[in-house]
Amino acid sequence: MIKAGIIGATGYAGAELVRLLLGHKEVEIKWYGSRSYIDQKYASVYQNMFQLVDASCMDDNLNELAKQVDVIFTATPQGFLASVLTEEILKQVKIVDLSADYRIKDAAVYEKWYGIEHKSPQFIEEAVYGLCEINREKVKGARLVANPGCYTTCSILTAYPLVKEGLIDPDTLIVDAKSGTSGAGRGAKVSNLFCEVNENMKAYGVASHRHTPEIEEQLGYAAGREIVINFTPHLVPMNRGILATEYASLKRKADGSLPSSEEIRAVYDKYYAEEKFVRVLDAGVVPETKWVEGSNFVDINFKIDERTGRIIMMGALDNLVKGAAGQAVQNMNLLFGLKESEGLELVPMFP
Ligand SMILES: NC(=O)C1=CN([C@@H]2O[C@H](COP(=O)(O)OP(=O)(O)OC[C@H]3O[C@@H](n4cnc5c(N)ncnc54)[C@H](OP(=O)(O)O)[C@@H]3O)[C@@H](O)[C@H]2O)C=CC1
Ligand SMILES: CC(=O)N[C@@H](CCC(=O)OP(=O)(O)O)C(=O)O
Repeated sequence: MIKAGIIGATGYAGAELVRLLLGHKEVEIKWYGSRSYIDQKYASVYQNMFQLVDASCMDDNLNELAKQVDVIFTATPQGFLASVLTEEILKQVKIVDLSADYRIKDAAVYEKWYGIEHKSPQFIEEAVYGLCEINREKVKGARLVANPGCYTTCSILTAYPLVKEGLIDPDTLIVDAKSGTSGAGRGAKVSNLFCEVNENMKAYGVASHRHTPEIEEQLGYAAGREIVINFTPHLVPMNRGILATEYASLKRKADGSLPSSEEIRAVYDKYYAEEKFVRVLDAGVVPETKWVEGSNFVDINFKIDERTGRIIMMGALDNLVKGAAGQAVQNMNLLFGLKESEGLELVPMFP
């Protein structure tokens, strides 16, 4: 059995990790890390774990935890892992970090967009960006996996094949994304109160959201050059779910015509037909957050707008599963040579 520890087990992403790992037949959870609930029964923090988890919450001492487990998941705020990570820890244990500390390769870019100093930039280079469908082979040999987040996983996977194959002009890309409120975490904030969120919708982080450089970096690798995009997130009154609607100009062929829907579909199939967790939907069917809820699927589709010469790409996922804990388990499976879908064969729930 693989022994796992979770730092930040009392947050939303950590709690989803607990749910998924309890259903994983190769893993036992040894450490439920927390800050505010140390020594309290985990099941008293999350009553859905009543009679399923007997353990009490532990602290967030990574040095001690590294001696006891094979893998550590850090589901903690930005800056936490970077402030405690050492070579000694990485020699003992593999780490899957759900925060953004090691996602961006340029520490100066991280510091600018996150507004915090990066406390251990020496590990950035070796960290592997854990978008399994794209970096699968690199993840297998890693010590430190930077698990991509919800908006970025959805935004990148939705546009990736068309950027990679040069079918769209990536500098024209506009990502308009919506998130359920669990994306903001469990911490008390006025902006997340019921009366603020319910029956409401709003954009936030306009032209300044910290996921912008991450999407630009990853799609830039696919394009083979630096790109600049627009990314606008919105908060919507749902518990879970990300929907990304992405617009870009299609590149015209030598004769001035646009690629056909069949040609675009063939490109998506080239990248995703064999991918268990990416479902390219049938023509005319739009992705909906409801159809992926509780699962590790990303649903994707597209429509060409002949009038404007643009393509509209759409992606939907569950922010806590493929956008966080599910992807983290997928990465762990790769790290330990397990079946990639172990513990993740979750049927979406409905209604
Ligand atoms: N929510 C989501 O949909 C997604 C979240 N993520 C990322 O996962 C991470 C966790 O997010 P989320 O679960 O939403 O956040 P929450 O606010 O719900 O949980 C944060 C967790 O970290 C602990 N914690 C808080 N402050 C500290 C600290 N200074 N040092 C150590 N531990 C601390 C909390 O402990 P306690 O409960 O004891 O206060 C809690 O367990 C973030 O980096 C986020 O960006 C990534 C993808 C999606
Ligand atoms: C609704 C909401 O507030 N969402 C969060 C994204 C949470 C998340 O997934 O953060 P990472 O991808 O960086 O880990 C936000 O916009 O900051």
